[in-house]
Amino acid sequence: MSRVAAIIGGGVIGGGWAARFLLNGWDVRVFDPDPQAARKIGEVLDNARHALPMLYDVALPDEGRLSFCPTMSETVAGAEWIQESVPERLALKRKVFQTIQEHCDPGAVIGSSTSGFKPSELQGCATRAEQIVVTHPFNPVYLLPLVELVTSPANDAGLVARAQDTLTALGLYPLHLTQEIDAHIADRLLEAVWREALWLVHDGIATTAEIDDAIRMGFGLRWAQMGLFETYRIAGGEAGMKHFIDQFGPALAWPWTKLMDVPDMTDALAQRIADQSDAQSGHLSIRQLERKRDNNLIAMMRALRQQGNAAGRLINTHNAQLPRPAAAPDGPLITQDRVIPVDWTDRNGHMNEGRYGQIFSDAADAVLDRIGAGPDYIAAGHSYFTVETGLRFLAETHAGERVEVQTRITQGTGKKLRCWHEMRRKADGTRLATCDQLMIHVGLDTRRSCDPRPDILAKVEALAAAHQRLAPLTSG
Ligand SMILES: NC(=O)C1=CN([C@@H]2O[C@H](COP(=O)(O)OP(=O)(O)OC[C@H]3O[C@@H](n4cnc5c(N)ncnc54)[C@H](O)[C@@H]3O)[C@@H](O)[C@H]2O)C=CC1
Ligand SMILES: C[N+](C)(C)CC(=O)CC(=O)[O-]
Repeated sequence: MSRVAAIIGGGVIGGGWAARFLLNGWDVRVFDPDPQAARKIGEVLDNARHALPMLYDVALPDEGRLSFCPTMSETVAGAEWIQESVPERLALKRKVFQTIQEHCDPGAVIGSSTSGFKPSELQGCATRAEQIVVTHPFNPVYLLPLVELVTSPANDAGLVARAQDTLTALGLYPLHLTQEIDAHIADRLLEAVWREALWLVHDGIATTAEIDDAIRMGFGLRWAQMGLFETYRIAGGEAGMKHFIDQFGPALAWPWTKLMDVPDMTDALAQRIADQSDAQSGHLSIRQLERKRDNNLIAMMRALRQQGNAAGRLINTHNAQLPRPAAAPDGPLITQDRVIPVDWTDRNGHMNEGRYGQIFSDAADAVLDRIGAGPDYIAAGHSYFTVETGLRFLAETHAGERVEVQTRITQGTGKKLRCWHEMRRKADGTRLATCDQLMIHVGLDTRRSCDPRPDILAKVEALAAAHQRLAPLTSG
């Protein structure tokens, strides 16, 4: 049975949470009095469906069911997780928690998306304070992993542990703050940058576009992969962090920043920011900007996956935990079931020919894992090398499409392992490409061909014999 999440408030953030749960297979119920809520969530969901699956090398679970409820009581009844994302007003949030707690399961996690309130403030008028935690996400919630999980002494330890497990299983990174503080950690940092940026516009020193360039051409790139302290450690050179502090610490006392002052947000300043922002990005709709942002985020996080660093390491772990495709026992192997990521496409707007080599190579790895010739076998000094491939491109493949590769072993004798891979579009079964691949068994000490271990060969022969009995291949 599907797990159920209740989303209270389905705006920018509630919509992102709904998408995160749905795409991880949860059923989602939404309560939002805005008559436009279903349309808005639908649009966020379209973006999320386009983006999130591209992060992974295996398909996500089947999407859960989305429903909209007319009352909060129906929304939360029986839900395992309740995520509050109503506007940032303490009185409103407390009232919402009271209604939620009248109708929800006392064991359910109630997470608040609040950007600034402390859990003890939210728990103030609650019937069961122990149930309410802050789970502060980052926009877009369906792509960015960080969730600040902020708890107070009133929280139940078991519930907090469950909250951490659930967030992790959703591919999120719960950063647990056990000391509550206004605006948590990340928003304190963001607010400091935001404050300085407002001053720069207010004082006519920089435009919104120039400030954005100053971030994205430089330190923004550093932050995504090493954060602040690790970056500055390197900036201290061989002498390291201590030297960095000695050198730059005194600068904090110089008038480099406006520190805690905030410019008066007059109508004139607000208009100046809005006009500059229109000049910078007004040619794109919000949904187009979101697509651009999401594609960039996917490409960057996939690059971090390749390096196994920062958010990439987290996504690799989640990727490894996703269920692998299962084949019918008497059918071909299902060696790939995945979505084509945006960084696999080329200037013709379709999957680049080099990536077909990649997907069939990944399919071959799945075959090798299946016969026991995976990483352990390689570590023991044996492997298979590809010596020949014949590729055919039969139809265009585009970013965001889910594809499946079916593989048959067409020769499994001695050193030779020959595979026939077919890649099909999941939505309609269209055959997109085929690959005839010959691999030869090698000894990694000599880098020359040799016979496989008998147990490996026995598995190859058994699979080859089973695949011989399959219905002949069709050209459809
Ligand atoms: N927008 C952002 O970048 C981020 C916002 N947050 C936090 O998320 C929360 C929501 O913010 P946004 O999604 O940006 O606001 P939003 O204005 O986009 O959405 C709020 C939604 O709540 C609905 N709503 C109002 N009263 C309600 C009620 N009584 N019951 C159910 N729904 C109700 C509104 O109709 C609206 O759809 C806030 O606490 C905010 O601090 C957290 C992270 C980032
Ligand atoms: C502007 N904000 C304070 C609502 C931002 C956040 O809370 C997190 C984010 O997504 O930047």
